[in-house]
Amino acid sequence: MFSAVLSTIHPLGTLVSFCTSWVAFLLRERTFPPHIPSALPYIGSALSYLLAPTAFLASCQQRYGATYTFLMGGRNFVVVSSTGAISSVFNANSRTLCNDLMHHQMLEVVAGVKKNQEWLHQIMMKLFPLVDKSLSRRSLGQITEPFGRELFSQIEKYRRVYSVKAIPLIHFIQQPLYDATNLAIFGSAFPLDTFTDLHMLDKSVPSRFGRLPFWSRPSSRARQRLLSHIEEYLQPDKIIMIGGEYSQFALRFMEIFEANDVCTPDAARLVLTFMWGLHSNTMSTSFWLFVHLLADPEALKRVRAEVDNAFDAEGYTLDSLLDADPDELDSHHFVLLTSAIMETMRLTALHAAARIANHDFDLKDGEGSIPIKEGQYILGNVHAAHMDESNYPNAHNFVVDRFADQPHQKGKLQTEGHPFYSLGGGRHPCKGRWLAIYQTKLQAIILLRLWDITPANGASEWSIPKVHGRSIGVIHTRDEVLVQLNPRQLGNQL
Ligand code: HEM
Repeated sequence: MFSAVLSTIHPLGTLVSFCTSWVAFLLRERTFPPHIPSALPYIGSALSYLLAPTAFLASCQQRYGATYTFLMGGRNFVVVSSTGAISSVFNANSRTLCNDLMHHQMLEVVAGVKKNQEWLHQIMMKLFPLVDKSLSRRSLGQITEPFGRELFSQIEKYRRVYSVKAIPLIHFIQQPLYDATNLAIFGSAFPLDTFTDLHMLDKSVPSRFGRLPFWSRPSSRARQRLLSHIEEYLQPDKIIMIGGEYSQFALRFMEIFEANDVCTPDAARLVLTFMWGLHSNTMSTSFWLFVHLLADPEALKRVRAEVDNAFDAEGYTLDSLLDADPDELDSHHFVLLTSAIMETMRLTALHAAARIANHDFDLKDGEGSIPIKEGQYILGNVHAAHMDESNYPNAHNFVVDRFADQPHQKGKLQTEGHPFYSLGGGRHPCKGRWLAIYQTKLQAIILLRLWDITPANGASEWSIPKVHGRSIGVIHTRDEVLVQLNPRQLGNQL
């Protein structure tokens, strides 16, 4: 009897399982990518996303896989997290996937542009070829000439306070970088003492992007002060009275403003937006590089040994480094340090700018494809790809030599061959990538050679600061990290 029942169940079971697979397949066809359900018709998942973007995307991925859609404020987002799909997003041309949204958001969030946004966006696009050309590997050396000396002199100012008090790491790392970069890019006419305001504005950017209520007054005031400093800087008559010079790069910017009849307040808003893009990610990378090195004494020891070796055995001197062209620092003598910088970028990048699809198409994803509909927004979840253990074993940890495994090739990013998206890619590589790597590297060399940095108040353990849940683009933190600075005893061996 039992075997008779079994013999009927078996073919029945096969049929049921066959039908179920077909239904699943057909449903998948209809619902791929799967949609994140939400009870709120227009708002959709906006609150969950805006309150904690990275955590929200991670939990969706866990439930629905690497590709899914969600609704946010009437916009339909398709999130892609595999390396194949993210590469396709960066490779797509702007007629298919347009990333104007990011530029508009930057103008609004950073510089407070509400009126004339489209027109200012067009002027911004006219500045891009100049940025592209001036910051290319070949031309960069002309721009960075004053950078090294200024960076060094800004860092040296901390000698006055080092033994007296604990110092916030963010300031020690970011302020010298900020001032030296401004001198190189904008010239000595650019106002000093603006770091605190830019830092304040930068800290508010995740909340501003999220458009959720927050105490915005201090950062709005900081933005206003920055804009009035920049407006003053953009008036050559005033600068002649105060003294100071414009860089060639700044003069070209100003020519573009003049040729397009951009009034000074609008020009200041464009400069502020550019300035934020110039500083924000680089300052963050530099800060997190030191956080990771200080939290990993073995890694710190190895990177410092490489830097010391460059001085003690390879004939580098402080003078030669401060005057070095970025190309000279692209050297096999700093392979481990460069790997540490790229590893920091891998860990800190969150996602690419959302792009809007201008027509229906299939986005290539490895061997398969993802159907995209006109009007959908595509979000490349770079963080997910960088945290995927099959791409990066031990992915959540800082592995100092992760990108030091291949022979050094001048002019190539050390991440070549790895699925690395922190600096964009394809048709959309970051225009400031060579500048960012050079700045971070030179600063790290100076600091590692000249200073010992330890946790303040004698703490022996170093803890990684908490990541701000609303970070976008790259990770932010709200934690102050206090450090004690001690000059290294090097005798005359500089
Ligand atoms: C560590 C520092 C930096 C990181 C991690 C970084 C990251 C990126 C990424 C991921 C993109 C592509 C965005 C996308 O298409 O979705 C990008 C584009 C860009 N970056 Fe950077 N960046 C850095 C430094 C800089 C610097 C110093 C500049 C100098 C001005 C700069 C200027 C630009 C510009 C102009 C674009 C192109 C925007 C566009 O085509 O729409 N970046 N960057």
